[in-house]
Amino acid sequence: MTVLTRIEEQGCGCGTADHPGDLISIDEAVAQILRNAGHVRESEEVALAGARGRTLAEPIAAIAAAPPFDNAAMDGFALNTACLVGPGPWRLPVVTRIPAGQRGSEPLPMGAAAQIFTGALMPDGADAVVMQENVRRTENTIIVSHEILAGAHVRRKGEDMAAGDMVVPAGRTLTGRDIAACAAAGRATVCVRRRLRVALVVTGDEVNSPGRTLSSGGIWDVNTPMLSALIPAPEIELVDVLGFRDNRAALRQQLSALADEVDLIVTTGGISVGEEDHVKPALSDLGLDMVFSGVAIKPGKPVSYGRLGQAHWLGLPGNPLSAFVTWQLFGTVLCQSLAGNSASSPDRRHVVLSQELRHSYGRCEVRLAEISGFDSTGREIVRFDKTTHSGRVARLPAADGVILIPSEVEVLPEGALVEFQPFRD
Ligand SMILES: Nc1nc2c(c(=O)[nH]1)N[C@H]1C(S)=C(S)[C@@H](COP(=O)(O)OP(=O)(O)OC[C@H]3O[C@@H](n4cnc5c(N)ncnc54)[C@H](O)[C@@H]3O)O[C@H]1N2
Ligand code: MOO
Repeated sequence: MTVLTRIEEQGCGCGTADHPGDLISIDEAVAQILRNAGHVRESEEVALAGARGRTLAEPIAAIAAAPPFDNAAMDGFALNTACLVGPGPWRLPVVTRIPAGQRGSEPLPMGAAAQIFTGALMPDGADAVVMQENVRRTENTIIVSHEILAGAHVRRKGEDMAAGDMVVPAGRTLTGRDIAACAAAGRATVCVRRRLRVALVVTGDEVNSPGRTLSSGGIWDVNTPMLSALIPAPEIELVDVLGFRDNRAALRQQLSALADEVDLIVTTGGISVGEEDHVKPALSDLGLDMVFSGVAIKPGKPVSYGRLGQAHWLGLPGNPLSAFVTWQLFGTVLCQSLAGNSASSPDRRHVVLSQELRHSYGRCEVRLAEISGFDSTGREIVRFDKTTHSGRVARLPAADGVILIPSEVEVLPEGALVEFQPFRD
């Protein structure tokens, strides 16, 4: 496959194109979220074993050296290599036995060996371990027939961590790998940011809960199950899931109550320009401080973000694919930032197009794509849909993420590089 074009610009390119009205680019929207979303102040101490996915509020330093003492890396015999002089083989008496966990042992006399087990404390006077498979053993002696280097099969005190070494920085969302390092650093608990409190509000007179009989003019509610599944995480508690009718006064009352209870209100629907779109008017009545209202993105153009008192508001469009994509692009970044994660920028990489791509000049399009393999130089190849339909979700299960098609692009050849953002399930 020949690569013809490289897109040099970072981000989606929306910012450089003439898009309608006051719409901002995807990257500008992410930047505005990061500028406006501080993190929750409160923190709590939690057991290390239950801390996966929580965001570290304080750095973790090693309480003591790891390993805490010189110890054997193999089952075998500890000896001092200085006694292996002249031509071998060498016969050494086995004078003691040191299992792992034994507190200490007598110093090893020069010319003698100690039977030792993996993890056991090295005796003073020994500088190497020879594996049991590499000696001949008689009842109480061993015969060593090849040279042993000083330090062989010995794990040195502090070779993994010195006391006081920084092991995991603050602001990191803890993984199983971090937890392993914290445990080796001697920590039983860690100080993490408290969980975010999030409310989901799904609006629309036409939406029907799955499982009921579909009303005339009604559609199945996709956004409630979809976002109820996507939002919760170890650092995020979905405290309320509410369905509201398209009524400004009722919305005003409920949103006002929620703003006092949660850190973030996520709404879907009701944010476009129609007379039945009541979310923005209701929030405006309540004194919403709008940060942005609309992004030059397809799908998801009406996505909006603002502050309502102490709470944050993210307005996702009603169309389910638009809601899914805008949650992936903006909601995840907002939550990571609020949770105190210091690495909350989007996770993107360049991939190679499997075929020619066509796009209508205008908004930056985020089109469903799946990684289909690798080219001869090891770069990932993506297959992608021909078009984007904001109300269709049947293709979502096969998609691994989206490709970002810059607004000014009309055709890209097979082999061109484009940005790809993977979905977080
Ligand atoms: N005159 C204009 N009309 C529209 C514009 C525009 O710029 N001018 N923008 C269009 C775009 S783009 C989008 S996206 C939608 C977004 O509108 P809203 O966020 O106000 O969403 P609704 O109107 O409430 O719903 C849109 C669509 O999605 C369906 N929907 C809503 N909720 C659900 C749900 N929970 N599950 C499944 N489907 C849902 C709803 O029935 C509508 O079909 O506005 C365009 N209009
Ligand atoms: O921006 Mo809308 O989400 O295309 O349908």
